[in-house]
Amino acid sequence: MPQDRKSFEQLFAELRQKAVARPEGSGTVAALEAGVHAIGKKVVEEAAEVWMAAEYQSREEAAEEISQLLYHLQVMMVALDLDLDDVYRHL
Ligand SMILES: N=c1c2ncn([C@@H]3O[C@H](COP(=O)(O)OP(=O)(O)OP(=O)(O)O)[C@@H](O)[C@H]3O)c2ncn1[C@@H]1O[C@H](COP(=O)(O)O)[C@@H](O)[C@H]1O
Repeated sequence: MPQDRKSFEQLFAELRQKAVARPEGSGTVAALEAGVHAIGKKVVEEAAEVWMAAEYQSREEAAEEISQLLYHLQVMMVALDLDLDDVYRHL
């Protein structure tokens, strides 16, 4: 669970750095090693948790689930070697 407050851009920069440095004990490195299929399953799982939290839980719980979905989407971007601009230009 994240302890420090950070922006979407800051988190993405951190994840890209982890993908290069490959530090021991990083969940991101483990996810990258597990591959796109496993990352995709986490994206779908977290998306479902966002939906359930939005319908049945508190706003705060929904916000936490959304943060986790954003994290897993960023891991997928790193796995695919996409940068933020590749995504932003479709917004
Ligand atoms: N923001 C996140 C973040 N959000 C979600 N998660 C992961 O997503 C999982 C979602 O939690 P759930 O409780 O829904 O899932 P779970 O089923 O209990 O957990 P798992 O069985 O999947 O481990 C968490 O266990 C984390 O592994 C995150 N993992 C890392 N970060 C940040 O990413 C950065 C790099 O982290 P490391 O690569 O681990 O160093 C750091 O700044 C972290 O704070």
